[in-house]
Amino acid sequence: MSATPSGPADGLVGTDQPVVEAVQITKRFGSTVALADAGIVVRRGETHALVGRNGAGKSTLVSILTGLQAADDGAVAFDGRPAPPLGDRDAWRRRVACVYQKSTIIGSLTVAENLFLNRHARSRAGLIRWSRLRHAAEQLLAEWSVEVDVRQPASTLSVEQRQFVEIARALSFGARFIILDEPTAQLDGAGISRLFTRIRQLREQGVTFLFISHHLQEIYEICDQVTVFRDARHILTAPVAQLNRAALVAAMTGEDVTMPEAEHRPLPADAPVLLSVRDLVTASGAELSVEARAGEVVGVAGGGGSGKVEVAEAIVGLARPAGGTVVVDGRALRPGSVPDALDAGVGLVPQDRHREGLVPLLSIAENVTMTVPDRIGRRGLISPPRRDALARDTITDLAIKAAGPQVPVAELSGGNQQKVVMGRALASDPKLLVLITPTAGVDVRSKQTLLGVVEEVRRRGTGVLVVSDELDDLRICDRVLVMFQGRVVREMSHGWSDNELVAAMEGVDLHHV
Ligand SMILES: Nc1ncnc2c1ncn2[C@@H]1O[C@H](COP(=O)(O)OP(=O)(O)OP(=O)(O)O)[C@@H](O)[C@H]1O
Repeated sequence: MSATPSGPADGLVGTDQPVVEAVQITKRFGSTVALADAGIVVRRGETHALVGRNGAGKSTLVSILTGLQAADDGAVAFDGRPAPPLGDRDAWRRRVACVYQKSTIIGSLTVAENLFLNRHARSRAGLIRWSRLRHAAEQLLAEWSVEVDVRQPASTLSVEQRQFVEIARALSFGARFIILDEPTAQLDGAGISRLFTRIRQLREQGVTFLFISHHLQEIYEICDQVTVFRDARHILTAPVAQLNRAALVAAMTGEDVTMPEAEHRPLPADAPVLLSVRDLVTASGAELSVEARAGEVVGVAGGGGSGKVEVAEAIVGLARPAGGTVVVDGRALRPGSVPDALDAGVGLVPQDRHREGLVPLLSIAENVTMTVPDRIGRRGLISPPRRDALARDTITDLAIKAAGPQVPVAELSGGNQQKVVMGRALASDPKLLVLITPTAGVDVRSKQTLLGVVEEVRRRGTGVLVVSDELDDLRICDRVLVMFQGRVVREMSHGWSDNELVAAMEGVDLHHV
């Protein structure tokens, strides 16, 4: 194949047919029905949202729309023509691409190599023509206004740049239909606006998007149509403008959902201090001092680059701090040691469940009980019935959608995996719970469950530290420390307004403007 970007698929542009039409799709995994007679129609030029609770079947639909899996039943057509055979990857790539949350870019290769992987221009002797490759990559990125040096290793790209490079790569195969799977999950506010500007530009240039997100306000901002899936079924498709937020949530959940909020609840004067962080300095120079008492929920908020995640990771031992002390219930923690933090009574929900959270091939039961061997057996011998009983409680308490405790975590939807991480954090009855972006990728109803659990453990006297930029997460806090560029710039007590908090996270002081 040549290294020059090819045009749209097989002369398909210009028809009135939907870009994609999936009809009566059914997909089963063993006894789980992931899609039941579900479908979607996406028209040319629209930005179409696909929403639904965790486990509703969105990712399964994406895998069928991109030819990664075959449906058990039903049909997919692109521009009115039946989808290509599964094995013809090139034909699929000319029609559709998905940009996933997890990168499909190879970090050790340059951007140019990633763009034209296996499509290198070669000399007659079969040698790769590096200068041509680079030139083609530069041309491609220039065509779509992506400003990235194609010679840099892909590992040095920011999340935002990586997404743009993946979009350009999809376009270079000829696809004009792109699925974005939770594209804003790892972006800060400014990154999200740049992504939306890019989506609008590409739309003008004839690109159609299917946009998957749990952030409903984004759907109102960037999408024209919305399709809702619930329990493996298609519930509705409607213009976004005709569906208000309450109706959308009701379609997703089948009920009305209100998020928990902290009431004003003064702590008893004798509530012991469970967390005391003094003059903590991270490797990158972010600083924090904070205390949390028994029954208190303290938030640490901040946008991208605020240092909130770094300080949280230094507190729990995921990163080694450059200075300062962390004391949990009177015991000084060994810097940089997660086992020591767990041993001192910390329950942890880390930011990246793929990297630090779960072992995907192990069962829910094994993952939930991983850090509490003493609760499920004696002298190193694990009692499987006890382990399963504990896991069953977790499945019930957190409303995890799974057939039972033996299901491997890899088979759960993203939001349900996050609940397993929370289950594991709670399994040890922690004195202090540290939650880092705990509801990322979690649907509204599951968010309500997860945040509701925090309220319960707080009542039992656990101290909680919530590190997040999500207003829903922060609303359950008694007070919120706001970080900006590595420093705490504000402390907001109960009753803060969304505007005030967002402004503080952006580094704007509303009182002084
Ligand atoms: N490989 C698999 N094996 C077994 N079950 C699976 C597999 N993939 C998905 N499922 C099940 O199919 C159902 C639909 O899952 P899917 O991942 O499509 O949901 P989703 O809407 O994308 O959820 P989320 O928002 O959490 O990512 C879930 O019950 C899930 O557990």
